[in-house]
Amino acid sequence: MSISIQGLTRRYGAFSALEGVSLDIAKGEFVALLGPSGSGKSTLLRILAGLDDPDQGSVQRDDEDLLALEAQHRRVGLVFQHYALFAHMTVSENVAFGLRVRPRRQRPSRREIATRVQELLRRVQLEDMARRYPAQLSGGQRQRVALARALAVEPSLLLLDEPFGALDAQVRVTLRGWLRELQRSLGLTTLLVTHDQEEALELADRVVVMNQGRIEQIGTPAEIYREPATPFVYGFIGRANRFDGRIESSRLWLGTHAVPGELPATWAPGAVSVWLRPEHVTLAPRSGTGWAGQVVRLVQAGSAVRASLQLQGCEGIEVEAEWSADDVERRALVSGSAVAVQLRELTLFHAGGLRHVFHPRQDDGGANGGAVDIGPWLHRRG
Ligand SMILES: Nc1ncnc2c1ncn2[C@@H]1O[C@H](COP(=O)(O)OP(=O)(O)OP(=O)(O)O)[C@@H](O)[C@H]1O
Repeated sequence: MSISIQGLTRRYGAFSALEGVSLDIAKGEFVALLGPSGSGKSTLLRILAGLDDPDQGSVQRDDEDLLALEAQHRRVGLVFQHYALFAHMTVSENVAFGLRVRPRRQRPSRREIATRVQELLRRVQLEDMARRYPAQLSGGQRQRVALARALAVEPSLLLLDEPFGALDAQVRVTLRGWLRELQRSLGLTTLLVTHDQEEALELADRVVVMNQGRIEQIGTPAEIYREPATPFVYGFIGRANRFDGRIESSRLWLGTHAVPGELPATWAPGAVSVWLRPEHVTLAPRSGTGWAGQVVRLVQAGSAVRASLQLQGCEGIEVEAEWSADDVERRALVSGSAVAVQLRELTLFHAGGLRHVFHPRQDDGGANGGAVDIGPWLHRRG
């Protein structure tokens, strides 16, 4: 079933926990809500589950007004970070709970419940643990029981609030793959709240980035990472460098350097915030090209190396780059080494929400193999 959320607002006094949130979720879609603490993610989930009411807005499930239904009639499966399993019930009793408490006329027979529970435990790969109590399970196993319990009532919407938040990193990664497969095979419309960007980008068909009760951007994981719509999204997702830049005399200035390239003709002179991913700061392939700088620090991060740099003319700012460990070794780079880098793609945000992806002009006839070399066109000011 598809879900259409329109203009949801939830206020506490003068404070808006949610402000005019609209979102359509297609049948079978997996959507992740991502945002900093306090951005309104759980508030949205709680309203959908019927645990809270909005001040304004509507939620349609297909043609049905979801908000008009009592929580127990919404057919919504809910899993929280802290597994609220019943400690005195076995795994199968926990999973059967939602079916056992149904009114007599809607309750399946004992046999049907037993079959359904068995099937669900098979799905979450816990058939062998049916008779155990929650205290006899690992954290990851408990979360799988919680999920089986949520699925028992055949929800038309699955709501997951940091379901793996309390688990260690390795278990999280394993459960992630498992959840994705389960969600796909059942075709469940799912909304996941998470702090963990990797989790959101890996699991979801679309990601909703929230900030201060509002939606900043909705997009596929690739869109959110590659085409952030706002400075907030750029800085929140992945690693990012930020400069205070200026547009002056139809040029982009970073510190005391002008960077050549096409600016939108309509952009007025003034301040721009300039954003740059570490992977877009590459080592210049030939000596005599690139933007001169100095390595401040190198940190090994798996097969990559994170380098902090200072660039000539931008001394007040440390720029973070990401290079392969092989490149760093081949060039014998250490803290203090002189380097030359190329910036490949800068995203500019101008007043009034204008955005422009800026590719510094390349002017070496392609000798750099397509790399952007801004060194020769950096103009000293004054
Ligand atoms: N009952 C309440 N009374 C007052 N303010 C509240 C209440 N419930 C939530 N809030 C506020 O609403 C805002 C949104 O809270 P919410 O729990 O939705 O955030 P969140 O994005 O889920 O955060 P987290 O990731 O930390 O769980 C927060 O600033 C929170 O303090």
